[in-house]
Amino acid sequence: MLRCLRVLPARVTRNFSRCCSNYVARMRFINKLKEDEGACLTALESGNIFLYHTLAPLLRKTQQGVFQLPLLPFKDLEGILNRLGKDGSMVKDSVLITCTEQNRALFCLDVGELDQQAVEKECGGNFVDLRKAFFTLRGEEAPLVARGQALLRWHQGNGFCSASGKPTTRNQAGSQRVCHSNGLIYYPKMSPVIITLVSDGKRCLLARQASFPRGMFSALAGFCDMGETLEETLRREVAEEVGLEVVSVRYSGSQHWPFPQSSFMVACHATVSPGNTQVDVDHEELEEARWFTLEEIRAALKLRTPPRNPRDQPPTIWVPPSYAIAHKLIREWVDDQELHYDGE
Ligand SMILES: NC(=O)c1ccc[n+]([C@@H]2O[C@H](COP(=O)([O-])OP(=O)(O)OC[C@H]3O[C@@H](n4cnc5c(N)ncnc54)[C@H](O)[C@@H]3O)[C@@H](O)[C@H]2O)c1
Ligand SMILES: [Mg+2]
Repeated sequence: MLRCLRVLPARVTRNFSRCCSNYVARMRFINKLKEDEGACLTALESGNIFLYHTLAPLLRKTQQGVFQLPLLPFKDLEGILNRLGKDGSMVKDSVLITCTEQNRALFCLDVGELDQQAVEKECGGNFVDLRKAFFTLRGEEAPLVARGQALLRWHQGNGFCSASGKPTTRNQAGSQRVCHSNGLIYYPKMSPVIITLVSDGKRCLLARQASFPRGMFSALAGFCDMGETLEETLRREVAEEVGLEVVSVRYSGSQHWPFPQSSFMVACHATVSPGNTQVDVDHEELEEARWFTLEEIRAALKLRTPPRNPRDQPPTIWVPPSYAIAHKLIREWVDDQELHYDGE
């Protein structure tokens, strides 16, 4: 992540201040925490922890009405757990997320075995659905909350070795699990997905699945098959879903997408030749796919929130919000078109 993390209240520990004064040192420090159990425990004891309850993150609303991710120091969380009748050492089950620019390690913990309302009262916040948290939090906190949930979900689903059936054990950082009966090591997984905005030079192609909210159209997306390159996935998905053959591909960016499970979204622009634009939709996958003009896309981008789409009227077209990489692709396409027309 190139963008800086928000400045968090810092009690910079003396040990870390010298070695983590810049990005390279910080990344090496995080890597050390994944490998050194003692160092990770020390970092946890001077670090901050954010909470989930059965994978729903805890948010707190400030007096200004802004939602934040409350960060609890190790000792405070230990005290809260003790007051709720739990062994405070449960804090040690926290999973490493990152290290802030103030050299403070950041962890997360799922307290799903505790009474939800009692924790909310103690912490002065509410556990909310991840989707709501992702929409509500400010930019830099949203990826953190998604990453935390993805890691906790992975641990919850990988407690047993799929080869031996025996329990697996996690390391202190929570960056891997091991089956001691056969030595197999498991690492957290994301499924690679290609997402592509297809253009014919003047128009772009958007599609919707039947499960999308009414009126919402997005770029084409699809999971990579085993052994495929990203380019092969892109060509195949476009052919399968809309019956078109792509002639060029340009990389745009990537994003971890936590819904419904961890996907690694790789976003690309693609073109088809102007003579090959007849869409043939696979209705098993998509409800609709069609070409949109620059004016139509500009109008869709102007809608900041999903429009009210009464059932008895044709829906207003809208596109995914700014935190979705589909939005970035669509905005880039508009910028490219405007540049192109300005130059003509
Ligand atoms: N962030 C964004 O802007 C954005 C936009 C669009 C889609 N997405 C995400 O992209 C993902 C893929 O899109 P899609 O649904 O069109 O994919 P898709 O076209 O590959 O169709 C989904 C189907 O693929 C199969 N599949 C193959 N490998 C799979 C795997 N590893 N996990 C789950 N299913 C697998 C399943 O049968 C599933 O029903 C979705 O999870 C969606 O949430 C994100
Ligand atoms: Mg798809």
